[in-house]
Amino acid sequence: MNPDEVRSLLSSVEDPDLDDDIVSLGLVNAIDVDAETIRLSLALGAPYAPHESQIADQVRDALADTDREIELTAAMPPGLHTDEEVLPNIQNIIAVASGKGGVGKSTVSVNLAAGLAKRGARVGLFDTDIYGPNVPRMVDSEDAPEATDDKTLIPPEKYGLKLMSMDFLVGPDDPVIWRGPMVHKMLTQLVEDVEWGQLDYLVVDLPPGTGDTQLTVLQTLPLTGAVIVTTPQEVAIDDAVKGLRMFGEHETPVLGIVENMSSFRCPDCGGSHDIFGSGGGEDFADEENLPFLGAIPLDPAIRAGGDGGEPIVRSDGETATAFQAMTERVANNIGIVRRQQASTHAKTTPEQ
Ligand SMILES: Nc1ncnc2c1ncn2[C@@H]1O[C@H](COP(=O)(O)OP(=O)(O)OP(=O)(O)O)[C@@H](O)[C@H]1O
Repeated sequence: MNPDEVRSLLSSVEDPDLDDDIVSLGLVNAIDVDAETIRLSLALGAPYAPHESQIADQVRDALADTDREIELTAAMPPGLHTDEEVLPNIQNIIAVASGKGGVGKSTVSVNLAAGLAKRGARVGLFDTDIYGPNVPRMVDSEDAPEATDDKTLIPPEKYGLKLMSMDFLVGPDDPVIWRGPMVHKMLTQLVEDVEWGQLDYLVVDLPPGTGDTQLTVLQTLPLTGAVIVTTPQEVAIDDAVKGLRMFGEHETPVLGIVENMSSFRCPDCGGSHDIFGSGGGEDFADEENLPFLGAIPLDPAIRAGGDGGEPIVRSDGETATAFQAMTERVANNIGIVRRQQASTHAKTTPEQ
């Protein structure tokens, strides 16, 4: 058995999203074969994404008859990123944004982060909302970050998430009246001086709207993609369009649209009521040709969970399932972005 034979077997493995097999796409970085083992490096970039696990399973199936141990590693091809990259130990940075305040952006950020951690990923959650940080409350974390001797910050952990929030630095009740340059300085410091360690995903909760902080984040962080949260009403959707344009201008891939507060399942009558209308988020996603990431019901347990500290995705039930499904779609879409990048890189870089 030689690497070419392995390559030929792998060409039966179709990528579930990119419409070709993994060999033609250039997603096989390296093959090493000896008497007992086949070691493969695949260009997979979204740890714990269902579609990437599926690719790994198909690879094992394709090589099952070789009678060798299969060792898989996932890595983006060297050369895809530069050495001086910001936050090199963080594989994927996801911004969660909304055009309008109060639509549930922080709720989605917290449950997305907790949902990814529940799947097994190493996750950080970064609340950049200077004017109304609420992530610490939502995960019930009162621990402040620890400062080390060389003045870096160790983020506190809760539910397996590493947390960072402006709240930790300014105190929850301090009024914050900062101007743009100050916001920029603070954010840069928070990015550079925090010891995140190795992370699969960093979820960044942006403040609502399209102002200074959002721009700074877009300019400072190498975002993998953005999730846009809206409620079904037209006003919220009009504002979401502005958010969308902002990411477009910075060439940040939009991973999709989440419709929050979609319908209300009445605990008394058992009926479903569309308080803010319904389907607006999905229609919007269709019109903009973007993935729809799911509808999250209006559920009093979300508020109770949010205010009491435990993200609802960690429990069971319809709403938790909706958040889990959303998390899986986000992870799958990150996988598409990363594999697409790797494939383009492989096809445009001559073999060494
Ligand atoms: N689907 C939902 N069902 C019930 N309550 C919800 C839902 N989504 C969010 N909430 C509640 O609505 C309030 C606002 O949500 P959240 O803080 O997540 O919004 P936001 O868009 O981040 O707000 P801000 O503009 O302040 O950043 C919170 O009390 C939250 O618990």
